[in-house]
Amino acid sequence: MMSELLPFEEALAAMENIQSTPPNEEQIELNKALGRITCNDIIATSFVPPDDNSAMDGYAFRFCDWSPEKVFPISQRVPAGQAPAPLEEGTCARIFTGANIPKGADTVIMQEEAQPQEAGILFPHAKANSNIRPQGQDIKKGQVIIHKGTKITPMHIGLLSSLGQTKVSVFCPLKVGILTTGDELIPAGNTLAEGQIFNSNGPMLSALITQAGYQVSQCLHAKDSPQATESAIQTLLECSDVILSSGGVSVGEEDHVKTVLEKLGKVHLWKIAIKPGKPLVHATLGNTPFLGLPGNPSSTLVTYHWFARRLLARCAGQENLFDISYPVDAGFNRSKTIKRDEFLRVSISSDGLAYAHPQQSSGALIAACESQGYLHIKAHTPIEYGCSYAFYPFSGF
Ligand SMILES: Nc1nc2c(c(=O)[nH]1)N[C@H]1C(S)=C(S)[C@@H](COP(=O)(O)OP(=O)(O)OC[C@H]3O[C@@H](n4cnc5c(N)ncnc54)[C@H](O)[C@@H]3O)O[C@H]1N2
Ligand code: MOO
Repeated sequence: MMSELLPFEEALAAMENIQSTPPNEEQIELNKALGRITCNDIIATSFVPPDDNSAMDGYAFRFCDWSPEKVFPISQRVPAGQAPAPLEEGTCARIFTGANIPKGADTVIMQEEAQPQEAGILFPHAKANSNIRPQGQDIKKGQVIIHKGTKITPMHIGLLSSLGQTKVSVFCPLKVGILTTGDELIPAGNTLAEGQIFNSNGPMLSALITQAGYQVSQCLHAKDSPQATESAIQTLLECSDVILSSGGVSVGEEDHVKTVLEKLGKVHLWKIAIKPGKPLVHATLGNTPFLGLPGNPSSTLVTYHWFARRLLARCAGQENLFDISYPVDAGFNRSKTIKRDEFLRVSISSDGLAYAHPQQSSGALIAACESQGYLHIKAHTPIEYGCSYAFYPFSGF
């Protein structure tokens, strides 16, 4: 019955409120830190830039020496990387972008605005303090530059390098166990017998976990029996911080995951009001969180994106996991409404409107490959041409 389904927003909140002990901490080389998660606030130990420097190739002088008629003799040349001498009164320094400003100078004029004369340089126009990048313009000493729980991006690596850092303290990578279930499934590379299909969720989950910066502890497959399911889960419990499974969570006699979870631990939620992805199950086995994703490949993908991603981020020590979305107008109508929140795989066309992929079956993965993201249609909501709905680009996941 639909009334048994947990509303989407409630299921999301449940995932966000999960309490978990973060992994151990380690210090690693910065060049290995992409995608890792900081385990403390990082505080700048110096200023960037360390001193005032020139933003332009040009000339530096003291503004109080300047008038539109004044010709400044050049008293020194300051390329980037060299320490300048204090500026001699009434003179200018030839200076280049990134070079430190000589003590006493307070204004830089770019060379295109300078007029060379026999006795020096004339500056018809000047503005005090122009073209100087002050010490600490980018980073102030003592400032928190990266907060605890941040996933390290290439920009963070640049920022830490600008402070001269070569190491960073992070949480150890989360170890995620994967279980796929189903008698009909065989690994790619074999020949299919009648009734069989290839296991696509195992490799897809593995790739999603790797892409997120976590480690796959082990990827196991279990036949549709309570014994095989339990034994595989026990093996994964030995080596994993979190376990994700696919399939075997619906209501059929061949679906054993939920029953085994009830035996081994505590089931917190089962079945949510989303399409695709309804029979999601969340449990804790001892201290190990377990998320059972539905087996239809698009249901696996959608529930990974919305629920597993959150669970894994929390367990890995990451804070502030954002879903990037923006409103996009639908390029089609659908008067029929459903009782679940729906995640249509859509593309944004050159007219700026969102169009649903024609193949929205939860068994079909092609839609996700040929689309750009999800259009979130809330439960009981018709789709009207020109009305806006939240669009979540896949690139945001
Ligand atoms: N009587 C009902 N039947 C079903 C319901 C329901 O409410 N009542 N819900 C349907 C919905 S919605 C979904 S989603 C599926 C989910 O079922 P399970 O999670 O138990 O998944 P399975 O039955 O094991 O498999 C479903 C489907 O996906 C294929 N599959 C499974 N694992 C993989 C894999 N690793 N790689 C590729 N494909 C996989 C499997 O062959 C099935 O075709 O239940 C509906 N049924
Ligand atoms: O939830 Mo199922 O994923 O609708 O097919």
